[in-house]
Amino acid sequence: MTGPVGRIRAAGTAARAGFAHTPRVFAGAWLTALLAFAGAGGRIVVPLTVQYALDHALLENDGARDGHVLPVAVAIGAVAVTVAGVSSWLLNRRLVRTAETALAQLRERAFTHVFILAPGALDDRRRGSLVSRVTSDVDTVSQFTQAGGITLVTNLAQMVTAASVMLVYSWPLALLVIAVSVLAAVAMRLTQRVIAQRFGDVRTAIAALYDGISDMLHGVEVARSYGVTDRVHTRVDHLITGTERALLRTQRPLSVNMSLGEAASGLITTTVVLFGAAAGAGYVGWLDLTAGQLVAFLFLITFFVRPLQFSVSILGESQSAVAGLRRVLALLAEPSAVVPDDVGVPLPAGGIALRLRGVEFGYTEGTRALYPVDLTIAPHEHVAIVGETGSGKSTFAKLITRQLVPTRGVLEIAGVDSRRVTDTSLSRRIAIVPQEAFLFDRSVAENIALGRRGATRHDVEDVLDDLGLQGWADGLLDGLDTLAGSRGEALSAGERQLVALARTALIDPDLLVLDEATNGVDPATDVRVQRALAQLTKGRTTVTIAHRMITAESADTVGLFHEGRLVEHGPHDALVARGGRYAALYGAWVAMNSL
Ligand SMILES: Nc1ncnc2c1ncn2[C@@H]1O[C@H](COP(=O)(O)OP(=O)(O)OP(=O)(O)O)[C@@H](O)[C@H]1O
Repeated sequence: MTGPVGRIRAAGTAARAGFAHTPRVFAGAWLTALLAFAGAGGRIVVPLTVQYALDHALLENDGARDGHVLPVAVAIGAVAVTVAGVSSWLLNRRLVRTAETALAQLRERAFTHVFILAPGALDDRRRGSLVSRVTSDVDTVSQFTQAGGITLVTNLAQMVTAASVMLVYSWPLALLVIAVSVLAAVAMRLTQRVIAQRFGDVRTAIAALYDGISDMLHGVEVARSYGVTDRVHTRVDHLITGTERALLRTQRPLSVNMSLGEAASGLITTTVVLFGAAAGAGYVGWLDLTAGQLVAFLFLITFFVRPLQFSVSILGESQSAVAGLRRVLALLAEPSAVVPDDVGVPLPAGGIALRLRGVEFGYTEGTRALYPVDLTIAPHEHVAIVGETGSGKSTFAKLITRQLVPTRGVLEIAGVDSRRVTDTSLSRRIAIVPQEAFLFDRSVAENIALGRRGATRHDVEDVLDDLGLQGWADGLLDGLDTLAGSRGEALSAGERQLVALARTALIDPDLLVLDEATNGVDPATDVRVQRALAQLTKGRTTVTIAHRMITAESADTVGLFHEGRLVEHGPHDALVARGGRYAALYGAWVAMNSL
């Protein structure tokens, strides 16, 4: 869509889509319009009373002067000013409230929508830009409405009223004023094409800055430990300078825009005064205005031209708000990855079997992280998945927990196509224990209780008892009330794992996917972790991404991934006896441990 009309239409489309998400915005629209016209009408009565006073009192010769004219004009003017003031105040209050309620609603929807996006949409790279959509993008819309967007309503009402009265005074002069104003407005709109483009660049630069800062904050410790903070700084500095430059580039077209408005206003006023003077001297036959009417007309020009200029420049700034609004709407338009209960199929009760037939996966079009995998895992079987880094183990784990869906092939969970399993079923029957458990900044008890909706303190204690972890919990500084700190950083890595295991036990899943931690924990904690794991995996289908051969040794079967392919699968002993890739890996481990 090109040209000013196309752009206004695009802005209208964005606004309409925004309104669809914020239906409350139109509540009582009639009252808003009434207040807008009452305000505009009140203001426009003032020049009319001035004209009345000038023509019927001040400029009349003494004989024709009516003593009531002035007091009547002053009284009407006072009432009109009061009506205008009160209406404007009520209107502004109403508009600000409506706009802010609508924006809060939009922010809420955007935030809620984040929860139903596909897990892949929430990777670290995108987290920063999601934050910017829910925060700064909505803020730009809010700033726009606060800075004048809402006065568009008032301005429009005032322009319509002023133009109507001007047409009554002198339609040819009024048409001249309207024509020049419209030409100036069109010129201003043209400069706004540049403004819009540059505000688009600003939004992109700000989103990149958010991404960069979010990335940096995640990696601040790592950068510090490697002594490369200057490199991280340079990257963020570069993004900050980029944002500054993008913002400065909006200033020139904005100034041109304002100057155009000033020039047009001066031109119109001068032209009308010249015509008025010429008419007074008898040079312009078609113009018949009294002195009072000419003065009133000049007032009306201001009432028409100023709001027009203001509206056009506000429309220019609206580009930033429209860009922000579009980005929020784009987020809301992202498809939901949730399979609701009324559409999907729940997992049947009992142990969970997995069946993969020709399952492939690629993170991007044309690439493949996993080549066709055929594998069957029986209910209650414990499978250890091994392989070098980047061989596809995590991708496999994400597929069987439906964090990813196969690009090709069929993956059945308990006989149901993974794409059709309901989210409720997935969260109740399948649990994943990642290498690094995420803990919220709450107590240990609360973090564990997250495993099951409505879990009580008693349930938490029972689960810790089952896993043999009650003694450990009692030994914490404040027992179960110990605070985990931001992202669980007030606990050690081993303690975070124990909390994660207890949380998982509370879910009581039928399929357990464990990503074995690679960072070492002290021997005492390791014994606790292993004991809790043995208890946790009992009677459940378990898939462990094993980083320790001892885990593979004790599993029912082992699957070995190599460069995205499942190259070997079977019981540990059989694979060792076969003398293939797994046997070599195991042999190397045994040799290293016997040193
Ligand atoms: N989000 C992603 N986007 C693009 N490619 C990815 C993504 N995640 C993983 N990959 C690629 O897919 C391949 C398999 O990665 P995967 O994480 O499954 O390996 P892995 O065996 O689990 O490795 P590790 O043991 O190091 O965790 C790798 O080549 C990796 O670079």
